[in-house]
Amino acid sequence: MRENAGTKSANNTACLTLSNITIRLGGRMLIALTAGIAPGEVLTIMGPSGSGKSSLLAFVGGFLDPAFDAGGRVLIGTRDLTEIAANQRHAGILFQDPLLFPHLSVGGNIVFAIPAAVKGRSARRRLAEAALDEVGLGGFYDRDPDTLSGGQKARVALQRVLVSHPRFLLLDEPFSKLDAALREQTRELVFSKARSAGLPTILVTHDSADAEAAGGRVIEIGMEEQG
Ligand SMILES: Nc1ncnc2c1ncn2[C@@H]1O[C@H](COP(=O)(O)OP(=O)(O)OP(=O)(O)O)[C@@H](O)[C@H]1O
Repeated sequence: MRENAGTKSANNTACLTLSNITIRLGGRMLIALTAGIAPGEVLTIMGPSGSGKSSLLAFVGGFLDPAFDAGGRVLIGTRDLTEIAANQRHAGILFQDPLLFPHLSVGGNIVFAIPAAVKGRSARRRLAEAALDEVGLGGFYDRDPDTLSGGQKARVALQRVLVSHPRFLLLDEPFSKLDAALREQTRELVFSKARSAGLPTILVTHDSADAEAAGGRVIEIGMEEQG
């Protein structure tokens, strides 16, 4: 396996700052949070179903549904992202489902995410092949994503995010569909990549083993605290 082939983000020394974030739904306060997340740090958010964890990630990523009433600021370094469109925030997002494009090959999924500044088909292909190789999927470039196992899909989704050179990661239960052994392996891979790329990361999970493996602070949000 090659090391950091095309997926190591440059200049990721910026903190992600969540300043006085509030998210209300129908007048009810779901989230009230201030936190700073250092490069390579994973902040874990836990809480019961419906407590607003995914809504928090959506606010940070810039895609919160307007049905919510949200306030506060999101900064990466000194850059205020709050009014910036989702596709300009450079967030790397992983969901429960890897959401690979079924009409593209495995390699095509990765090439899709490589910044346009990388010119030339063969250069883009080489980067994608290297990114696959890096996670033990050398030779999978032309495969149909539907033929991959859950763990393999999760690794493709991770590399697709990393080749885009995100400034921070938002992880919404990305391990929850994997069986125990695979879950452990995949989360170690994700956290080690986040650390080595210096990416501030927010993890939403129901699983305390995920939180422990993340090794950072854990914030519990709960419906009982809201009024
Ligand atoms: N687009 C929307 N419009 C209105 N209400 C919504 C919308 N999306 C989510 N909600 C509601 O907002 C609340 C918070 O939802 P959210 O998905 O953020 O919770 P969660 O903590 O991530 O839950 P889970 O752990 O089940 O994923 C829930 O009551 C949900 O029904």
